[in-house]
Amino acid sequence: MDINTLNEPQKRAVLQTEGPVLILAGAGSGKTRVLTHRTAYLIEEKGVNPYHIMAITFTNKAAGEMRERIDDMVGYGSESIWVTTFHSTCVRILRRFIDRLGFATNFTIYDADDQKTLMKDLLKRLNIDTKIYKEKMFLAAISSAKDELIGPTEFALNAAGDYVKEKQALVYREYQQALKKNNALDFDDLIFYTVELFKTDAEVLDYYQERFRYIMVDEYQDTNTAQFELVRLLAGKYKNLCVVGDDDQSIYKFRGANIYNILNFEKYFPEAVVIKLEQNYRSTQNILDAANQVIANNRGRKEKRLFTLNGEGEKIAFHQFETGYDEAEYVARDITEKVYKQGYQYKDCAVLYRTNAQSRMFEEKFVVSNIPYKIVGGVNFYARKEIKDLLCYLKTIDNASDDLAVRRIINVPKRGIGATTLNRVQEYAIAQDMSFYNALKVAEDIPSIGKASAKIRPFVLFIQAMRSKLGMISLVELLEEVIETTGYVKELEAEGTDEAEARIENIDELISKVAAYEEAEEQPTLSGFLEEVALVADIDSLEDESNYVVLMTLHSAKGLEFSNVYLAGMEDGLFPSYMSIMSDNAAEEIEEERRLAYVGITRAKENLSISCARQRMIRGETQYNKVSRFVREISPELLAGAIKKPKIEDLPMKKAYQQAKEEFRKKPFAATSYSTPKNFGTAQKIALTYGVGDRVRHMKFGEGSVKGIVEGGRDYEVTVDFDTAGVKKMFASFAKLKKI
Ligand SMILES: Nc1ncnc2c1ncn2[C@@H]1O[C@H](COP(=O)(O)OP(=O)(O)OP(=O)(O)O)[C@@H](O)[C@H]1O
Ligand SMILES: [Mg+2]
Repeated sequence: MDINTLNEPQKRAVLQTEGPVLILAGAGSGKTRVLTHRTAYLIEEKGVNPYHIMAITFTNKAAGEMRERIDDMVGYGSESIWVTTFHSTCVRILRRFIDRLGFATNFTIYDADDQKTLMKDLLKRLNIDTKIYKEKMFLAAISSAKDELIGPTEFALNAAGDYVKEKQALVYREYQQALKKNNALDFDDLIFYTVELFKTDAEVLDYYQERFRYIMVDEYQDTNTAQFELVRLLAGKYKNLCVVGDDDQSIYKFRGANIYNILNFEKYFPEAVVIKLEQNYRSTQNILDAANQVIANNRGRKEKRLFTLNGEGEKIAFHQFETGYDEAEYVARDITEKVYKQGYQYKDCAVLYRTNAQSRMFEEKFVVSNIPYKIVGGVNFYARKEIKDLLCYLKTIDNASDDLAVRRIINVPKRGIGATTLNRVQEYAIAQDMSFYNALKVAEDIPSIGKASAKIRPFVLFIQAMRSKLGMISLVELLEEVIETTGYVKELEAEGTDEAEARIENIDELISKVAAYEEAEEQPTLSGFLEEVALVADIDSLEDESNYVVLMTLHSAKGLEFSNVYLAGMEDGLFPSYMSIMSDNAAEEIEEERRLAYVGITRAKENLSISCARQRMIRGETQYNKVSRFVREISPELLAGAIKKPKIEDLPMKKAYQQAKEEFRKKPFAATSYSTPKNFGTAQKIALTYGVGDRVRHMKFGEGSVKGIVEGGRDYEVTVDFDTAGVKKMFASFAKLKKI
């Protein structure tokens, strides 16, 4: 490692190996780089055993990149450094010691889908009306409680006297019990239980404190209370803790990230050395200026100065399009030009957007333009039906204590086992306090199911047979045998549709993934593979060696950098979202969105393109949006392309009117059959019978509350927060809202 590749404050941060260190600095200033160099320095210059070092970061992708950089620098012994995410750190610890908390160490990890299924079942069992109390609401409440390290008992104490909270407390308790019965943990549990383990078992804590004498945390601004507590406990003995972060990039408040962790750091560790980095090495001056101008609109932030020696660079391209399709077309063309005329590669380009749904249009245009691309997020590979089915087979073979997994596949492919039979098995399992799978095993003894047990028997025998082969055959062979015996692929082949074909390809991909796992691991096990899969965050679908454009949400882009960045859908209502604009604490929510904009802008090294559309279909509704306030916060000198007011001819109602006139002129004699186009007639402003705050009913969307009314020239624009359909903005004369 050459320390002279670092600037002065970076050097100081690397050399300060002992005691707590807080590095607070803006985007692209080399925070992550400091951490990798520090690791190399500890080993090479300080003679620290790699075994005693741990580096924690936020996404698997970031951990992978960090691992690579460390491997390059350190060489021998680097594999014993723990370079991981919070979640995988906890999985590793819990796999070893969770039996001390009464779980079996081969626990299953539930993803969001599993959680939902479990919650649905639970609410049904508790007779809770999901029309009034949504499962999402319970899951969110439970998740935030866990982030704050509040367990079911404490939650119940705090809830006393509050009807909804008391209900949540009941559900929380039952939910935890159901998880425990299935020997399963959800993602938040991973952190929660590790902290609990450390707090209740001095021996385990001491073991890990001794092991991890040097701890580093990247993206510290996004840690929540539970994660902070985890780090604080781990570093409690040696106090060699170095955290790096940027308060302007804190974008996970909705997941409980706690900005006070930065402020509290100095409180918990009063001896902490604080280091600031001020030189940005990533972006051009124009990009940096734009980022700074935007973030300057947030109040109560720590003012930071960032400079760059990278030169002014290109201006920021700005384009406002008519529709999302036009926008996608432009991005496709521009990328093609960058690749064919300017010598960039596809992987130098990234399209960033606020919501996953925006990816579809880009995908369509990229397919026709022959642009290789990869969508990060959206339908995660592991969330696809066929992959989940096969994984549930593997889970059942590995650990049939997961009822959800067993129930998912008991009839897939169809075995002619009826719903009534399954319900009876379930009832029996509950009555006997056994797992669903164990109940299947003794199906013959369940009096109410009669002959149906004959259909269950082969399934149980099959699982037992596969189990007995564990360790004898490779995992690939195991998976292939599952596919063969169940006839899963055969059934798809028989279907013969394109969709079935795509599913078979995905299954092939799963087999490759199992093979890759077996190759990489010294001691591959089925549990090990399932554990790895459970932790794959969306971002992991990125493979570095391939050359493709990356499409992802702004949240997933944190910590990454690209030569060319396209920020798409920069419209008020989309980004910042209506949810934030309409929220009760809009000021705060919009500040969080603005930090997200800052993250987006600062991903760009050389070229930044910002675009938006005047009209956009969102969940089947056309919305007419203004240019995002975040774009308007950038001074016009930095932008190539002006922000124009839309011309009146371009307005949708005017267009519709003209179209109607046109049609009328063409078919003068068909006038009787002429029907008014949808957007026609807005010139007549109707008198409103409702006001902000009123409850209203819409024919399609049902009931909701009026959140805002804006008087336009021709019509009122009404924003309604529908109980089920979410927030919609609509013209009063079309919406025909009725006050209720
Ligand atoms: N002293 C330096 N000399 C040369 N290049 C540097 C130096 N410091 C950082 N860089 C480069 O600048 C870029 C940004 O660095 P890095 O990703 O570490 O920044 P960061 O502060 O972690 O950014 P973010 O806040 O976005 O996570 C990287 O390409 C890195 O290699
Ligand atoms: Mg970083």
